[in-house]
Amino acid sequence: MPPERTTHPSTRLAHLGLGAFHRAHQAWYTHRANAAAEGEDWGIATFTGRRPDTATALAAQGGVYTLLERDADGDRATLVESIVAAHDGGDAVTWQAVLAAPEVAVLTVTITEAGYRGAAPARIAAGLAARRRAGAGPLAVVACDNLRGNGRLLRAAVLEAATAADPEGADWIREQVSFVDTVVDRITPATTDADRRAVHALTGWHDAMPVVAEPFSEWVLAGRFPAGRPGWELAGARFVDDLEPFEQRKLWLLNAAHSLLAYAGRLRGHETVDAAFADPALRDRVERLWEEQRAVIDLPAADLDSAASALRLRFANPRIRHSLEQIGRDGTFKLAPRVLDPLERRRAAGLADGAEQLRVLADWVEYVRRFGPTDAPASTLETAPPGAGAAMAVLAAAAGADGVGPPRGATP
Ligand SMILES: NC(=O)c1ccc[n+]([C@@H]2O[C@H](COP(=O)([O-])OP(=O)(O)OC[C@H]3O[C@@H](n4cnc5c(N)ncnc54)[C@H](O)[C@@H]3O)[C@@H](O)[C@H]2O)c1
Ligand SMILES: O=P(O)(O)OC[C@@H](O)[C@@H](O)[C@H](O)[C@H](O)CO
Repeated sequence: MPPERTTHPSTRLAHLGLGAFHRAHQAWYTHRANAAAEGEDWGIATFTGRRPDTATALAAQGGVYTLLERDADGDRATLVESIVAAHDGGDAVTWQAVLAAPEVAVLTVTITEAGYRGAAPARIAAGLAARRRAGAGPLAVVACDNLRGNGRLLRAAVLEAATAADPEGADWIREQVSFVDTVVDRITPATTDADRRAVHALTGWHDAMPVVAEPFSEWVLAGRFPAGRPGWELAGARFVDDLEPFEQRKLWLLNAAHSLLAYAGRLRGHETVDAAFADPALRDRVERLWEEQRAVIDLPAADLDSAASALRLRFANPRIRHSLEQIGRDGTFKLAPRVLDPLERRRAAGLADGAEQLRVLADWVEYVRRFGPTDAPASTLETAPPGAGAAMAVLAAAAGADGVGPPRGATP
């Protein structure tokens, strides 16, 4: 039996993309914000992005689950109570009913980088059309995927889908819906059976849906919340006017290094981030990549030094078994914001292309040739010549190919 809930928040948030990260991040911030302030009462109706299984399993235990914060020395378990309903994202009737409820003020989204080009934007547009028909008022949509200008990218994709369905509906979205850009950070690997056993040993509960994450967490947000929001700042979130330096720091240091470790690491036989980062040759390469990338990040050197120091410890955490295979998926949608963007910024600043930047792109080509593509545009790399050139061609062709705009920073 799941533990008894101590709180029963009402449904005032919706989420699309019920995965590990949503449970380790947005749901945890909401849980802590509710706990930190008297009268805070924000519950989440969460929807899966593609398959129903996660929703079925979470609903079977009343939405509660264990977050295991795992550092190098041990585990700390928290029962997270902010999710009040979990639904199959394919259930269009419930999806539209939740978004049409006036009490629902915010929709958060984690649909992966590739998801911005799939069916999810049309699903969001359909939910917003239901809200408009119900006269339920404005809403904030908060994009939480690893993309620069994620809110602006999502807005463009949703508006494109809405315009195709009903131009008046698109006008309503322009007037009533705010798309919030965010930087999200918390290393959250896919949960394993060993993690479930660890949760049982620690709590005595057979939790089918625990999630394991590092203790570190960051959420920086820029945008309006026209219908209100939880007091996420009470849980450590920051609200800023200019997100760009935070995006650069996160994507160009952490995520770019992750991609390097994923492609070069698996090619050298490693399976997890900590193992790849313990390989001296790869660690040197990460340090050199950071030097190339940080040269074009708009933050003081001291901030970048402390971010890099923290990353060295975070990547080395031997108890977070973060799969390189998971990180290496969908390179077409990840490498532009992580590596091509800063490479272009170096060019704009009159600097030479970084040797490590080019090498990560070349590694991706080699990786696809060895392990096969995980996204459609990358399939051309299977027969491409070695080197960064073919990678750059794939990234350039994918940029804007679907009218949504480049997969990295977009214009408003
Ligand atoms: N895991 C992390 O460490 C982490 C950290 C920061 C940000 N993120 C962001 O969160 C995203 C999800 O990560 P996760 O760990 O929760 O993964 P996950 O595999 O546990 O869950 C992914 C969720 O996204 C949905 N989804 C997948 N592809 C989709 C698509 N094409 N369209 C719509 N929905 C889709 C899935 O159905 C699922 O609900 C990442 O892609 C990334 O952008 C993850
Ligand atoms: O989640 P993805 O697939 O965008 O990328 C894999 C990792 O690089 C990423 O999840 C990081 O762990 C995360 O961004 C840390 O905050």
